[in-house]
Amino acid sequence: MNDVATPIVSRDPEAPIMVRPNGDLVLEARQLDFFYGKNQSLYGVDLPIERNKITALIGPSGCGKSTLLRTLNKIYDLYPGQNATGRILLDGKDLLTDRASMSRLKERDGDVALEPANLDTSALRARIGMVFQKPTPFPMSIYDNVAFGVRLYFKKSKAEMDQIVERSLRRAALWEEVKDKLNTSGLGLSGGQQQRLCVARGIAVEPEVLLLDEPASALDPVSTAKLEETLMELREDFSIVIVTHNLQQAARISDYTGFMFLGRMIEFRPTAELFERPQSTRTRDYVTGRFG
Ligand SMILES: Nc1ncnc2c1ncn2[C@@H]1O[C@H](COP(=O)(O)OP(=O)(O)OP(=O)(O)O)[C@@H](O)[C@H]1O
Repeated sequence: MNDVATPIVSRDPEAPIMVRPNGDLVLEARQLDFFYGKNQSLYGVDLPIERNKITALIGPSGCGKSTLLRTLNKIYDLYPGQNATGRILLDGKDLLTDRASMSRLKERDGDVALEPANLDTSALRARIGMVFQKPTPFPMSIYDNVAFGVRLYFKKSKAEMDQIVERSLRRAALWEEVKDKLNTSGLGLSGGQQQRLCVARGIAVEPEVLLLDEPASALDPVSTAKLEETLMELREDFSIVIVTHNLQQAARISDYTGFMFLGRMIEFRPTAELFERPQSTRTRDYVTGRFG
């Protein structure tokens, strides 16, 4: 299985095996540590996210996939006692550090080019959207679900909003199914339709990155296939990070895959390489179903 040599960044056997994308990075975690109170859940995680690609995070239960995803748009900020250190760069600007700690980090790392992003929470959420495991439509009409975030962040006329709602529903491959009942409740849709509604709501504000945490785990195979097709089309306009337990799903739709274990990134590389020629024994055991 290991017959083809692939570039490996470090010769340290304990170091993660990272094959960095050649293209432009929209988002990047560097040496990320995460703490739930005193309990550390991520250890020095690096994660490069290439623009207009799908990046999958896989690994056994409890390895830190969801924690890493929640750290990328700082949703953990809502919960007291949760804290991240390291760097998260959005378009090269750091989301984590304030100006004081930036100068300390620059001194330590000599990484003088980095600037703080200085985004407030709502601006950040508009640029990095999130879709959760269970469909979470708001108790309001299909139209209002999609318009919700847009109304929060932008001023739009009724005609502009109509266009945004239609375009978002079309991109989420839901328009044909709901165009005649936009004013009925989003809660009346099937689970698969509700999840695509959440995708439409997420993309309506035109984020750069869309984070999805096991978005298909509550869906049947037909709805899952539709969602996967939708995500592959959305890649043209957005950069997507998806947490999944479903290895076939990661192999089918993603361009890059990161395998995590016990809070560490073990191996990150183009998806086909990771599945066909894993370099780490742990990755190999996981993708061949020997554990997890
Ligand atoms: N709210 C929390 N408070 C304390 N510890 C937590 C909390 N959420 C997660 N953890 C711990 O952090 C670690 C990583 O959990 P996380 O949910 O990120 O893993 P995961 O890989 O997404 O797992 P799964 O695939 O089962 O969803 C685990 O040890 C978990 O117990």
